[in-house]
Amino acid sequence: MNHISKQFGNVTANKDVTLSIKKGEIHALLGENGAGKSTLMNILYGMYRQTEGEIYLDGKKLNLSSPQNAISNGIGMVHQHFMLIPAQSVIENVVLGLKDNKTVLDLKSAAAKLKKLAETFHMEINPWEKVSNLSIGEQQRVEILKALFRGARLLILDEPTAVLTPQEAEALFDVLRKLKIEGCTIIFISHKLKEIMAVCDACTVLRKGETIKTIWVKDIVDTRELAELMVGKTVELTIKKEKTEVGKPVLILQNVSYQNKKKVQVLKDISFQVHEGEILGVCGVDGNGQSELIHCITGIKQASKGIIMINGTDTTREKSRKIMSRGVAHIPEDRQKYGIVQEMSIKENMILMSYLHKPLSRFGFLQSKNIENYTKRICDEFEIKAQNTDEKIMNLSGGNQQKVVVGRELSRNPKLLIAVHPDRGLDIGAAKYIQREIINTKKKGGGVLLVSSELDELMDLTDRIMVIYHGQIIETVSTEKTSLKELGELMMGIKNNVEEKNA
Ligand SMILES: Nc1ncnc2c1ncn2[C@@H]1O[C@H](COP(=O)(O)OP(=O)(O)OP(=O)(O)O)[C@@H](O)[C@H]1O
Repeated sequence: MNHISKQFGNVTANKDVTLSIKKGEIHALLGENGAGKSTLMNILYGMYRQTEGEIYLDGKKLNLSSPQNAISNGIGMVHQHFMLIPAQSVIENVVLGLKDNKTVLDLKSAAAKLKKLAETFHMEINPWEKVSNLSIGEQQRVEILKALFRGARLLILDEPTAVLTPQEAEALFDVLRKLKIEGCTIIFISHKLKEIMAVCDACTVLRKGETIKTIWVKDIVDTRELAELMVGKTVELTIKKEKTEVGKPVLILQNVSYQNKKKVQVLKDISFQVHEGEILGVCGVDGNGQSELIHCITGIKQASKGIIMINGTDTTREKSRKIMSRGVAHIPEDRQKYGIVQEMSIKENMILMSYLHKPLSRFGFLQSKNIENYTKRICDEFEIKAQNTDEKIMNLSGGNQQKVVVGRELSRNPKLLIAVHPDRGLDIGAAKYIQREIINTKKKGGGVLLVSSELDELMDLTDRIMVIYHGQIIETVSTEKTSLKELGELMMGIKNNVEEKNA
């Protein structure tokens, strides 16, 4: 990509960017939130047209007018925000728009082909499952398979591991290495510096829309060097965990079970407490009931059995808004679905939970000046990069959208914070900032329930860690006394012989 520039109105997303990638290379794109990585890749995928510059693939100049055009040139892309149709099955989504679709679709043989492809890359997927029934991790897998199914030779992955468990991420890296051996080229956007070091050959760093440097990964000394290249200054990567006084319980679950629409018992007899001044972690392989557990606590779903108490009140049958008004903040797993309203402005999104309260509203009238000041303060504090507070949230980069959700929720000084993958999609500087803010919530006397697939993060932040496996809490360990190895074994159901007990 030669001298690429892209303007969105007054915003310069890319400025004279040059990116050169060799065939068979796994090449990382790194940069702070809003640095212009997704825009550059959307240009390469034909979704946006560059304002200036040229693109060459195998020496041939490309004039990309649409994603179809890019796909026919062997370019595939997996986006941060999935592009799947929820009401359709996996296989319907995969074949959608393919040129060789006959009048009558031969879904059966396409499904068999997909299954084989999935097995080759160790990805478990049921081609006939409806996409709306899939977890985020599974939807991500469908997206990757969809691109591979279309014969992508140059595969662009926009933060592919943000939604994967560490085990799934490892499996994905094996896939990428296999693809590389077969001559595929991969562009890999990631904020996870360790991953870049583990899987990529080279790394191009973008800052404020411009190329800063391309380096060979083997020449990088450590992750700190990468972080500093990205931000342009020293980044504080250490987190200080502080001991706090543990108070009364803010969240109590007693024998909570949940049965889904298909009558599957997804949560079984769950009991635990989160106290003031404590961070309780939840770890487990994705799809073991974490989402349903959080949905039951936050009122998105209703528990089939058991009692949920928040700050001494029985909230088992309460609706989300009521629960949130009880001093509960929620950073959801799926911000697109439960965190933001895409069509609304930053300002409107920022006050979604508090527009009825003083000083944002008085005598039933919104106080626009106060709302503006409130939003600006949070944007400054969380370094949300936007033109102004009236900008539609859908125009922000993924990481900046996440910062809006996190900033909004943490600014409500919650008594109970429920945080699910809070730093997903955030650059390392922002992630560390938010981790410190979560510790601050506990220091101020709040209780935190933290769901994360990053074991390092759980070890850094929590006081205790609860392991969920097949919808049950199989063990709760003190963070001080556990190890990554023990957690890994518990997550897989190896320790405690959970499999045998269940049998
Ligand atoms: N459709 C759009 N309209 C207006 N501005 C946009 C649009 N898409 C992106 N931008 C702006 O362009 C800049 C670069 O955004 P981009 O999504 O490329 O960043 P990024 O490096 O991928 O960030 P992240 O790590 O948070 O995903 C941001 O300031 C963003 O607000």
